[in-house]
Amino acid sequence: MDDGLVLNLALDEPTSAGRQASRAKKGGRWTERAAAKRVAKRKAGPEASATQTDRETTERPAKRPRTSAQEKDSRAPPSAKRSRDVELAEDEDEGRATVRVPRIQNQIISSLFTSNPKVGPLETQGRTRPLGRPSNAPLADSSTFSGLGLDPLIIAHLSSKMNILKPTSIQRAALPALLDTDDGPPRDVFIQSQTGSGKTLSFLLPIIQDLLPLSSLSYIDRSVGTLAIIIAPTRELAKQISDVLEALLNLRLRPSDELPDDTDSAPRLTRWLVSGLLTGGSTRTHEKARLRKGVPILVSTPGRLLDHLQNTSSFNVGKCRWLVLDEADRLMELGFEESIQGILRGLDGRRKLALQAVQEGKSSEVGGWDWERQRRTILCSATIREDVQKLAGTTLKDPIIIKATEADTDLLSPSDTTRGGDSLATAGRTQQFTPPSQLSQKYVVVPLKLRLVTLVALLRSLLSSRSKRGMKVIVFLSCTDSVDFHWHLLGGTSMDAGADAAADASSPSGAEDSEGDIDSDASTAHRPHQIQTKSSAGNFGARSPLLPDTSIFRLHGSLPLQTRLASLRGFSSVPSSKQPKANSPTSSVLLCTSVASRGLDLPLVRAVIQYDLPTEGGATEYVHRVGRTARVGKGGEAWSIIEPSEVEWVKWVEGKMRGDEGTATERKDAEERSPVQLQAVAVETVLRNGFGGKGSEYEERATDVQLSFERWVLKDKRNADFARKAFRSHMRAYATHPSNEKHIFHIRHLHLGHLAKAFALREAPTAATAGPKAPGKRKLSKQKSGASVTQKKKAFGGDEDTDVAVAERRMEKAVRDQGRLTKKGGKMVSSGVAEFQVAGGYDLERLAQGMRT
Ligand SMILES: Nc1ncnc2c1ncn2[C@@H]1O[C@H](COP(=O)(O)OP(=O)(O)OP(=O)(O)O)[C@@H](O)[C@H]1O
Repeated sequence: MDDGLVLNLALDEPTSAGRQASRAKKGGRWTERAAAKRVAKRKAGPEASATQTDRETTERPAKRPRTSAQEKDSRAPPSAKRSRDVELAEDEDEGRATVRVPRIQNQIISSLFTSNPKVGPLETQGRTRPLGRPSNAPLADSSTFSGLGLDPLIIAHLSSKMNILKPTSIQRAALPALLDTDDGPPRDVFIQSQTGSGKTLSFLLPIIQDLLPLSSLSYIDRSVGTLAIIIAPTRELAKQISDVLEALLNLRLRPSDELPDDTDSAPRLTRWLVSGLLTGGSTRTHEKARLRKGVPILVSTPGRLLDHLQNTSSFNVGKCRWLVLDEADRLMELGFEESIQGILRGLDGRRKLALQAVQEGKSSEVGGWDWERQRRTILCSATIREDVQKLAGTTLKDPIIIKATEADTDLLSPSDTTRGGDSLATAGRTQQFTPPSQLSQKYVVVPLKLRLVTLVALLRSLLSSRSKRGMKVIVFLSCTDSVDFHWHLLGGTSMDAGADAAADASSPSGAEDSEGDIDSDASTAHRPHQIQTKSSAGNFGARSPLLPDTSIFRLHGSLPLQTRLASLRGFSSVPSSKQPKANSPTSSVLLCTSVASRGLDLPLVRAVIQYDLPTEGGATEYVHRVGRTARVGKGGEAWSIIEPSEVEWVKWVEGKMRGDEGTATERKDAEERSPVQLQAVAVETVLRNGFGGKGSEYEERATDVQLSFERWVLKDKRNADFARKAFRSHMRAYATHPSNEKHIFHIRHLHLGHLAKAFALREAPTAATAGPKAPGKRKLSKQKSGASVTQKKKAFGGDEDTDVAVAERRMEKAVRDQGRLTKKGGKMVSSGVAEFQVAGGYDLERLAQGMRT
């Protein structure tokens, strides 16, 4: 099937000087040719030299002998063909994407496939284990929600409105413990389970079941105040929990068999059970007004909740019965420990005051409230790390520990839970945090220069698979600047010189967005392949001719909340209908930072690509990220792109996931017990699948795609700024890998020139450009950064839960610490420079540090 895209790529018209330079010397050694070019350039003057630099690659010349086809191309007369057609098509037989590129003539051949470090033999061949049965799926045995004690009304609602019929293993383990109120006073609970196993319902269902009977109290209405609070670390997560809660609260008064035909007219059982969301997305005044009216179930981020506890006198929270801390390990990572302690103090203080007022008869509260009943706290976490144990120690009293990982599922009976304070530490020592067993985990070792084209190839092959309709892929990148750059790059590269020119004319620098808001001005509508506005993608999606029928979205913490939510909505809602209109996207890609790694439940994500491995959180973060796919028993693929110097990471992450930190025998045992394995795929295979063609034709096609990216960077200063900023921020992020990962990830191992290619740059931004700026520029940048802080504050509603700001602070500290750690006697200590590295490690270190602005 043809994509229907024929793209004209025109090469820059060589100047006469350039032609002289290229004609000056043909054949022979590259050093002789380069010397001849230099002479010709000097003769032609500075203007020609600048033009020529644009077209030259900054790579070291190829050591590999040229192919005959390349020789022929480079010998072609300059007047021959200056443009070529590139067809993006799909190979119908094989169901994979193909880029058809006719012979490229008169082109300076990029050295994309030369001077790359050797990639060793692929270890996985022949020892790939079959995937396990789904470990987070609804149970196939005789377990039922009814058997777990759930109210028939809720069960009916789950099956008829939410298509949830059977419990998952964590729900089977958690519901009896949380629904059971006969067995003494309610106990606090610690829940740990795999990604995508349905943890949210395991705490929401008991809360609703507990509050439902209050509906029969004659005086009950929302002015009763807040009875349950759920705290989530990010706004997206809070919004998601709030959405599930809303869906559950649509319960009706009577069971469905008693309802009249017109069910919509039946009164809602939960009319008074209003839910509310506090994330700093709206003004404080607005939030205060809602709180004054009463919000029985509240979902919030920590900072905003603390703020209202401290400053909103009408926040009626004295009767709060439930407190849930979701994603506790993330809450700790983002530095919310103090806020949570403040929240606990606030809740206790308000409860005391409310009770005192009732006792002194000063309150207008109606009597009959069970003040004896203590607040119950639930803490959900993926891991039982030390910091989580610490949080549990200060927030939970004698908790019940409920685990339902794959291994535990077989071992635990439905009510098999652990009791006692000590057991949390024991559980922490023995816990494993593994991805769902049905997830297919793969990795590709990719030389730095090939990263960008490999990403495109991988996306193309995933999106072109037979079942591509509704295909959703998440790509994780190291930092916000890299997300922005790749999003603009994919959305902006037209591979059509004519279109580029038109876009140039209509797109003055900065015409688009500064903080992620898409320019929906009609003047941009004619720009082919440029950012599509709300009309086509229905939201904030970009389109690229390289990824046909696909909308590309981005998500990171520096985008305004509305943009972030719109991106998530857009990504999730493609395709918008079962019969999408011609030209409307059928697949979607989300480029994001780790902000999307935790808890987000985006429907039907088929694959997760970790283009950059996590710089924080190690194996745990890896598992969270891959957990965005293969949810509730569905299949999924996880791809990790690793650099040749990072190969050791594979064994490292496999070991961490198995929890085999001990002796060789213990490790072997752990491997037998829990076989976690990443399967290697050769980069050539990915490129061939993505770009198609016979033999090594994919190399030419990949080169062509790379050139179009580089051309996009060159054509506009703003584009070049995006690329350079992304390069620098990526380096800065890379430098923040913790010291126990430095043997794998160290900026000294990176070849700057090769890394530049991965950002479509022909040369690495120099340390000088990253250093002190000219006075005028400095002022500008100061103003900018001031504005960005204000913007951030505004975007986050003054809330302190700016995970980005926190992460940035930590990142800077880590870079500083790293500088200290690696210095010995005033000199940086080499950590083993790879054989392919040209630049010295010290320069890289300085560059990374110099880039801290
Ligand atoms: N019993 C069930 N049967 C079918 N689907 C379910 C069931 N329970 C939950 N789900 C669905 O599974 C998806 C994942 O649930 P949820 O987000 O609660 O998982 P999670 O364990 O919190 O994942 P993570 O650790 O990634 O946050 C949701 O779309 C939810 O509606």
